[in-house]
Amino acid sequence: TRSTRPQRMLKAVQKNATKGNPESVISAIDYFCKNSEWAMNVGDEKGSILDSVVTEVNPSTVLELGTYCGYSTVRIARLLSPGTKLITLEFNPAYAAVARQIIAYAGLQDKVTLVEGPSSELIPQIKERFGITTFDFIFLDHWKDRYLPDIKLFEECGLLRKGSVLLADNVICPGTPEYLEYVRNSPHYESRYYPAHLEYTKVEDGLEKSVFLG
Ligand SMILES: CNc1ncnc2c1ncn2[C@@H]1O[C@H](/C=C/CNC(=O)c2cc(-c3ccc(F)cc3)cc(O)c2O)[C@H](F)[C@H]1O
Ligand SMILES: [Mg+2]
Repeated sequence: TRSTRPQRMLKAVQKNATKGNPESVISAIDYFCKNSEWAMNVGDEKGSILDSVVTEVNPSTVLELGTYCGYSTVRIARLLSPGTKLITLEFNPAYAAVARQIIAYAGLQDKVTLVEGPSSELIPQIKERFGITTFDFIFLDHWKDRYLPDIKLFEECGLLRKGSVLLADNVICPGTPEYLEYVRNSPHYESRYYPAHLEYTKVEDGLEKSVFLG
């Protein structure tokens, strides 16, 4: 049967990147998406903004919602301090399988815990399963209509602390209107928009950074 786009992306990484070199994995995926097949990775432009926020926060505890093929997982994990691990949630087993291989190709498997399952089930389990009290940094890039319910779940589960940073992809395209309205109007968040473009296109998109105020 025909291969899937994530499988073709993995092949492009194995062909064009250098094993153990995260930068080359990132470049190989961006090259594939610009020259072969578009895919919904955060991409290089928004990825640079993600890099700068991760570097600024220098988090000890990190959560990503929506691994997909692991592109942003590699971008984040390559910047973490030694000994720091990130947890990434992905409920599609086929995507998770590709992501594991791309993360491993980058040599970052020891810095990543990929958990297969839906965020709504996993978020309430995180404290006891991973011994995490709160997250310093959370990257949201899963189904857009789940951003709002999931940050409410973070609040209910006590997973945020004063200063926790949430960074959300696609707040313009495809768009997350309810989420934006909430974080921009809630007294519990300080929010800022980083304008950019939809990955590999000229369409407007951007990232919203929201700091939890307690
Ligand atoms: C709901 N809970 C979940 N738990 C665990 N894994 C999940 C959950 N929900 C989804 N996943 C997992 O997270 C991923 C979902 C990513 C969704 N991303 C997008 O749709 C998305 C779409 C565009 C886009 C823009 C313009 C256009 F013309 C076409 C597409 C651009 C983007 O950057 C995106 O991120 C994965 F697929 C799914 O299994
Ligand atoms: Mg996205």
